Amino acid sequence: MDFFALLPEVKSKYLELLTIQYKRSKTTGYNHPSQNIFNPEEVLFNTLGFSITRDRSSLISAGTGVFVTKGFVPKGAVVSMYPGTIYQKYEPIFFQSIGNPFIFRCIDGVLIDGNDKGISKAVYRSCSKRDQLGPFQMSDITWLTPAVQNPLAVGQYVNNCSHNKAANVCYQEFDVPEYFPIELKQYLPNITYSHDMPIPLRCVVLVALREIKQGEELFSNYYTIVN
Ligand SMILES: C[S@@+](CC[C@H](N)C(=O)[O-])C[C@H]1O[C@@H](n2cnc3c(N)ncnc32)[C@H](O)[C@@H]1O
Repeated sequence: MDFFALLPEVKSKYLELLTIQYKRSKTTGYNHPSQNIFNPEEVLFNTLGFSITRDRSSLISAGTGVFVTKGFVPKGAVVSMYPGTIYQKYEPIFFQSIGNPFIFRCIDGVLIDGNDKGISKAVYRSCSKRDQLGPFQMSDITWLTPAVQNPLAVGQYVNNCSHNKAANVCYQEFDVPEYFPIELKQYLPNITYSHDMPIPLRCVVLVALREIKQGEELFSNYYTIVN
């Protein structure tokens, strides 16, 4: 709603959404316009037909993993996103990398630090604030908090496949195109470390290799190289 007040041309794209919100506020008797009445998990399930969450891994001593909690994921669907700060291969990451198992290396050497604790968390927050345009968030920081806006942003918790747990997801890297809608940037869980040079934002999503049923844990292959 904040976006709509400041960018009326964006509002015209979402008239249907506004009508639904208006109808729901009438039935619930609550009509504060900026109140988010859509629960992100509900939106995910209603839109994509599944929801995911973090829980104790089915592998002994693998810590936390990511599970399909409701519905099923069809083959080829985007099932998760890898959140974090994006470092070009020449940018310093030494201190952030110490004891950090959440660093994803893209094929071209770009790194994503998906650690939601310590110095990594502070760096992500700092870069997000730096890039904010007035009230407009250019990235999602809620994956660092208990109240998430984008429930897909847990891909850094997906565990590696093993002998009896084959990979059911793979990584897909891409650069966000320049024409990506500004009002949706608040849901992208990635931010560039440095903004000296105008470079596209790198994102990594996890794609289902087969249908994944309710209750199944997601497993990727940490060492896959795609030529
Ligand atoms: C990117 S993190 C994944 C999230 C992690 N499970 C956690 O709880 O924070 C990678 C770490 O998870 C653990 N891990 C991932 N796959 C595993 C597996 N197949 N078996 C045992 N540990 C695993 C290892 O400790 C690895 O360094």
